[in-house]
Amino acid sequence: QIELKHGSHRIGKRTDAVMQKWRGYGLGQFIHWGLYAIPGGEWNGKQYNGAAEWIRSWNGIPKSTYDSLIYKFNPVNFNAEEWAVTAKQMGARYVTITTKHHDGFCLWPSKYTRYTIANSPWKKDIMKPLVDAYDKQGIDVILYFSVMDWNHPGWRYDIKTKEDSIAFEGFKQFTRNQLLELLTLYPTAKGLWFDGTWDKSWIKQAAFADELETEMRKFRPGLIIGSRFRADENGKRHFDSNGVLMGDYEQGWERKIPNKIEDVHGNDWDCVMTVPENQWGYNKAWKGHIKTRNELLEMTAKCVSLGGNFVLNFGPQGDGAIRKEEKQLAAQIGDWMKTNSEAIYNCEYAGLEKQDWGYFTKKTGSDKLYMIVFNVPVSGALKVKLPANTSIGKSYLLAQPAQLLNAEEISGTEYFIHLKNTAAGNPFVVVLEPTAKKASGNTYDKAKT
Ligand SMILES: C[C@@H]1N[C@@H](c2nc3ccccc3[nH]2)[C@H](O)[C@@H]1O
Repeated sequence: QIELKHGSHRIGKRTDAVMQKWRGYGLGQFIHWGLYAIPGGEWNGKQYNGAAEWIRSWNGIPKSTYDSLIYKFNPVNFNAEEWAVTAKQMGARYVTITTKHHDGFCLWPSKYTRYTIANSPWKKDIMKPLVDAYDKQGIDVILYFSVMDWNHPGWRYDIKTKEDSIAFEGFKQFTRNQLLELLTLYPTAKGLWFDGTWDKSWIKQAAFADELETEMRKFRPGLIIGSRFRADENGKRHFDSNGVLMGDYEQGWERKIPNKIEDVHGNDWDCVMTVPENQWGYNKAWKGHIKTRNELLEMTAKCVSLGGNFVLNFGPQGDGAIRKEEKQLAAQIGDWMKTNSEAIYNCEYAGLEKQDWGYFTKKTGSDKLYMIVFNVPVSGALKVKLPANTSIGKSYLLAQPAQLLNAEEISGTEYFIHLKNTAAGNPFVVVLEPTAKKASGNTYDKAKT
């Protein structure tokens, strides 16, 4: 055990109601929107190969030219209500929205910099209508904030000289001011999703960041902050020098999903995922492998089956409209969620052995189990291994609860659920209502192996 002043301040999951609600969200929406949506991954007819929201870092564009995009930001088709309704139809229970990405452009009229929406042709606050529209749909809002800010003169990748440290002191105050400003302007926001915290300059600010996190939590009791915000005094991020998670949930699952329960170390976590391979901001070229509805449903089921939330990214266009491909996906996912969200919302890791046909989830606070089936075996029989002294009381398709399924007991704890017929190509949910097993069977036989 290493003595730490700025490591984790809590062991184990938060148990308060705000975090319990977060834990049960299951499915969320990420929104990446800002000046980068105007070029959309392309400049002077040439495609930028990186992620569209990183185009400023491309040597294909002079930085000042990119920064002048502020004078072009006039999203005439922006409609906060439409975005929130799209998320509602998808079945998202929370949304994480970029207030400021790495380029430093603020979607709110910050008092602490001129590089904000107030000095664009649009002029008006973007965050307020968004927060209000999502609140109205009953979708909780998390504010994404990039600490790294390429526009601010005080930003440094590392602190090497006296000048660096003087400049970065100013940058730290600026960052604190903006964060308290966001919490003041948007009091219904449930949390902050920090990004751009991997550079040495910020990693060296363990004490400052720890104090700032404490100050924000005091300013907004219940505030949810992930593991990506700060490093401990030894530069350890996400997990401190004793291997204890920093913050309220693990934020390391960016475009990747844990494979087994051991990978999440008993913590809360969310996975944030792009529809294309690696594009968060709008990219004109809808290129490479575009994840299908079934792929995204399987990712959602896998995350919930391992105790996490799945957060799917949308990159609205520069004019403020959501692209048709993303609207279609939201509708297709929502269509499935309409029938099956009971297996996703307020569910958790079931603690059962993973089977090839798909994923188990368990309703929090109940024994009810869900089998989210993606791969029906040729036998049509779905294997289930239950804990000892448990048997299957009832099993049925969530979509047809009146039609009981035949659960054949193979051995003391193993069953086959025999499917009648299932529409191929569509993931579906089998509900298991377990009951306590009457004590039977002689233990002597079992000892004979
Ligand atoms: C949630 C995602 N995090 C940002 C990001 N920048 C990275 C630089 C290097 C490696 C991973 C990165 N993720 C992406 O631009 C997006 O905002």
